[in-house]
Amino acid sequence: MTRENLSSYLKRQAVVCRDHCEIDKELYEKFGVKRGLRDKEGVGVLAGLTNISNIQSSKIVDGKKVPCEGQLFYRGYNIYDLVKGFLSQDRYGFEEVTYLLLFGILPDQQQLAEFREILVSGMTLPKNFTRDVILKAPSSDIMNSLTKSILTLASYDDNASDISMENVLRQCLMLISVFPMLAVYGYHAYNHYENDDSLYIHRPDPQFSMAENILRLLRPDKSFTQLEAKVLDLALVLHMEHGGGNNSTFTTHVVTSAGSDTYSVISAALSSLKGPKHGGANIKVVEMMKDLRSSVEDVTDRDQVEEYLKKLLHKEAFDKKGLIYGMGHAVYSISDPRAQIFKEFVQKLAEAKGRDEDFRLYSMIEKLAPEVIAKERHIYKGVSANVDFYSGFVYSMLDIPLELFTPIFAMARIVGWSAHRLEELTNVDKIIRPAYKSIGEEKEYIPLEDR
Ligand SMILES: CC(=O)SCCNC(=O)CCNC(=O)[C@H](O)C(C)(C)COP(=O)(O)OP(=O)(O)OC[C@H]1O[C@@H](n2cnc3c(N)ncnc32)[C@H](O)[C@@H]1OP(=O)(O)O
Ligand SMILES: O=C([O-])CC(=O)C(=O)O
Repeated sequence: MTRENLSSYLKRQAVVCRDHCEIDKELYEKFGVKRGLRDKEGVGVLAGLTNISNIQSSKIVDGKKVPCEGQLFYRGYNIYDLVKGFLSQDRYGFEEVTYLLLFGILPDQQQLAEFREILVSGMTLPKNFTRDVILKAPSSDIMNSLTKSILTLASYDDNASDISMENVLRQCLMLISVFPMLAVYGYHAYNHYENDDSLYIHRPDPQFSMAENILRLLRPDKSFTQLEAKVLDLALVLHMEHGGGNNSTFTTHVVTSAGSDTYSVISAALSSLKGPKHGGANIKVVEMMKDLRSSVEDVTDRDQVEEYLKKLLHKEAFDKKGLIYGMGHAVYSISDPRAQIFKEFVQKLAEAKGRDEDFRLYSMIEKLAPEVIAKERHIYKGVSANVDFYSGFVYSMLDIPLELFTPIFAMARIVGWSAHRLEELTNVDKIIRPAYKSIGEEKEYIPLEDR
């Protein structure tokens, strides 16, 4: 079949697909189906219990549920306190908070030192893995490259499908350690073979924290400043975990409940995270801001920026999907605490990097977008900037390439996925299987020659 014939076939058959896929929106209401597994107020259906984290976006006042500033707790500890704890003592937080999320308790000094050693000793790939897997068939989509590497790592594991606690913990710790290498080397391969840039593969340094090592692997001369590493470390901590219901963690629960191995579960979670409505939003935010700069004459003019935001909602600008990326959240309404914590550091970094003007534009949009969305959309609860709004801006200030923005999210969220996989395996020996009501009618079979 020629390319033209195939394309006209697809055009024709896509209409047939659509005609047989479409379901009357009113039927969802009629049969009480909670679209997106959410009720009319946007609240998710209860699908499980967890000890790992807690997200609060409302409180009860005089017996009534009212929206409040967002709060996030990891294993019972407020994210503000955790961040203050390691920052005030000038420590890196990734290793400590990973320990907390996986084991449920804050480590003492000895436990932390031992855990750091476990993580750094795991920062090694099987012999020739970089050459035989990562450097082969490079792609600009580093999330896909990461997924390919994870699935291939299964064939290097003699005990890949053993789902005992010890074995899954071993696999999770190993994956947490190697994620940065898989992603950064994947980027270097793409940058060399597709962009004709120099190829370099640096080894991690066992003396360094996870955040320092990510920058070391990435930079041609392995150098970075303390401020850069500290901001990246904070970003990792803020992205690590967000309850059982977010799309990629729920995917982790679903695939774990089928009895699958760790490599398959984490690959599935990665495939969810890359979506532009989830972790992939950090790339979209930066691309959207670039489009805004090229479309708006004076980006300091509130009215002109507002006009652009309206065009986004009317599907007349950028990717024409009707979304303002980095805004809104399935649970938070008034604020996402991660964006709030991040903002202070973003401002500091922007000053240090001479990007104050960009910071002012981000701040203007942070205020304007919720107003514009509230005017144009049917909103049950408030909309505010989410964690992805500032993260892409931060990564661009750290000279991290766009292709690595979502993979950096993944380097952090693998911790939450691991904790939830272990929790699902421990508690729920039941395959997740919700119901779909069939609205199709039964038909009598028609022999081929009579159709
Ligand atoms: C790490 C993370 O995953 S954070 C989220 C990252 N994603 C983004 O930044 C993408 C942009 N944001 C969005 O697409 C959404 O806000 C989501 C997917 C995050 C949450 O969506 P929902 O749970 O449907 O949000 P909510 O129930 O508050 O939405 C209510 C209405 O506001 C609209 N809305 C919410 N956020 C936005 C937005 N950023 N741009 C335009 N409209 C929006 C919704 O489309 C919905 O309108 P509708 O009822 O006409 O369909
Ligand atoms: O909770 C959600 O739905 C999305 C989110 O913010 C996250 O996964 O960090």
